[in-house]
Amino acid sequence: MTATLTRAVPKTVLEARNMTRRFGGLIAVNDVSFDVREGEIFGLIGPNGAGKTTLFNLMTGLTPPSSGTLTYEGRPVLGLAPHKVAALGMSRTFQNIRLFKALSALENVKIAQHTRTHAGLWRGIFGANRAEEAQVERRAWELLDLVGLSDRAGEEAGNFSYGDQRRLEIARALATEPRVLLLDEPAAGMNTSEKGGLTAFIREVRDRFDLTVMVIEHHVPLVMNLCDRVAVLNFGQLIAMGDPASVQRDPKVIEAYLGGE
Ligand SMILES: Nc1ncnc2c1ncn2[C@@H]1O[C@H](COP(=O)(O)OP(=O)(O)OP(=O)(O)O)[C@@H](O)[C@H]1O
Repeated sequence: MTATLTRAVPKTVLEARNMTRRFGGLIAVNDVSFDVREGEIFGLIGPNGAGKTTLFNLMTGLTPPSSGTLTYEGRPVLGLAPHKVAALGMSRTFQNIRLFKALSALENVKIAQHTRTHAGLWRGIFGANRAEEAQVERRAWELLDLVGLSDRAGEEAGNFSYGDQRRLEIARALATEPRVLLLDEPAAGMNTSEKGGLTAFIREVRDRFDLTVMVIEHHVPLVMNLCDRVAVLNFGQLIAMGDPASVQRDPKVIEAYLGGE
């Protein structure tokens, strides 16, 4: 008798294989391979200069790869222009916040909605028709509401605290209707109470928008609480990958961090 127990195996959405990026003699990302499963929160940690941001830059079209492949739901990603990566369904935030600081929070989110395609970007700059504009405005309010900033929609983004700027960045990233969200150090610059609320906030965003999330983060307690799996980079190489507790115990990881002190 064969008893079959079927358990839903989450689908792989991102498949990175042998991703490499050289800058002259320096190998910033060295032969990195990993899979990210649908719906998971996948952490990327490692000492300063380990190659984390370069990996995100490769994944989102900001830096061309030296070699390797990345597929998103089977479609090749590496080498595409950033707006094409966004149009595929992958959106990101930046370590150094990239908001239009002199524009209001609402305007920041409205502009982001137009960046899904080049044509959309031109419409964003030169104006869409009234019905489209009303739709864009409605959606921008919804997103601001979701990140808890709708009561400050008219304020200049540059006046916001770090925490609120990072929330606004996430609203902007969500404006392109991604399926994969890449967050580069979302807790950087946040105060303790802002950091405290971030885990629940990222989970809520993941659940509400049915997202897969990749997150680079230095704040170890946050990573350990938030992530389903964690990958560790050191000098461009992937030295460990697994659930947070086993990664934290891994001697190679301990040594990489202690060696970086
Ligand atoms: N455009 C570039 N030209 C030359 N070297 C670069 C470039 N971008 C990154 N690097 C180098 O690649 C290595 C990896 O940098 P990267 O910013 O990806 O690391 P990181 O893990 O994100 O670091 P941090 O945690 O400090 O942000 C570093 O040695 C960095 O100096």
